[in-house]
Amino acid sequence: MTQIPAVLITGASTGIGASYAERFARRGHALVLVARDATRMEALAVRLREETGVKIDILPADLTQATGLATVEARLRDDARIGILVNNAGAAIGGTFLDQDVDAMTRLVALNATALVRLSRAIAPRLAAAGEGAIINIGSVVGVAPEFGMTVYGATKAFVLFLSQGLAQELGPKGVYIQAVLPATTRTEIWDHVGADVNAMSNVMEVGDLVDAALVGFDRREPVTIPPLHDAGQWEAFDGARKAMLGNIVNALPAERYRTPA
Ligand SMILES: NC(=O)C1=CN([C@@H]2O[C@H](COP(=O)(O)OP(=O)(O)OC[C@H]3O[C@@H](n4cnc5c(N)ncnc54)[C@H](OP(=O)(O)O)[C@@H]3O)[C@@H](O)[C@H]2O)C=CC1
Ligand SMILES: CC(=O)[C@H](N)C(=O)O
Repeated sequence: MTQIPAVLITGASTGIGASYAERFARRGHALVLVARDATRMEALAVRLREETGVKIDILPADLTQATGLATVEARLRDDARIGILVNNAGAAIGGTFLDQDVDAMTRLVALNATALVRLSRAIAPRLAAAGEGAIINIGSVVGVAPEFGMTVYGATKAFVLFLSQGLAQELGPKGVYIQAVLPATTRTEIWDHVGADVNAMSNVMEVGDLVDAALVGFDRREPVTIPPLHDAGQWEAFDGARKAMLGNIVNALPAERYRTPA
């Protein structure tokens, strides 16, 4: 791996991914940008090459399609310069579980969950063998908040958190850093796609602030970074309660409350 590793960013044509591209380019990292819209990525690449001088490749791919996934997987497997993967591409769908089209739900799971597994699996063996590198997975606070009423989207984001925590257990000891980033409402086009007006919402974070904060967590090697959560102790208490349960969660006999009278 080169001293300053190249970064492959999915969903890099706009929003959070484009902001990661800008920040990593300014840090001197070469980039591989992945999304469907090649024209937008090329415009971003032209600007960032000019401003930073880094090498930037465009890899157009639809991550819900087998061919698109295969292209990006091959690049992650074969390009030894790439030492950081940012699994950012994602989408949301509006409406309730009863309103949503099941094929749209399936595509959402493919993009927000399956693609992360496949891309992580493509790069992980190389990073583990090198004993270095990082995977950044963009989840959402919705993944710990079923009450927010975005059931399938939130389930994919709960998956992202678990995948990140599991990968950290497995790959951390081999020198690979895994970060889950959980944004809340951030000003990007994702809201246009779900038919919501982000300008009518409160507590909206600007995309540059979100990515700058996420990179503070990255530099600290935090396993889970939640930029909008001001009281870090709340996450520690939440995660601590889960960990405290682990020693009690596997037993041969059902709990007393489930026993039927003899
Ligand atoms: N904005 C917010 O409020 C929040 C966002 N997030 C998460 O952040 C991540 C980025 O979202 P955000 O920047 O807001 O969204 P945007 O809609 O602004 O950007 C999404 C990016 O993903 C790409 N993308 C979408 N579908 C595909 C596909 N099938 N294949 C490849 N690339 C695709 C888009 O590019 P193209 O159309 O060119 O393919 C685009 O670059 C997502 O995972 C989202 O869930 C989490 C919490 C809050
Ligand atoms: C569309 C959303 O709900 C947003 N991406 C979020 O995760 O908060």
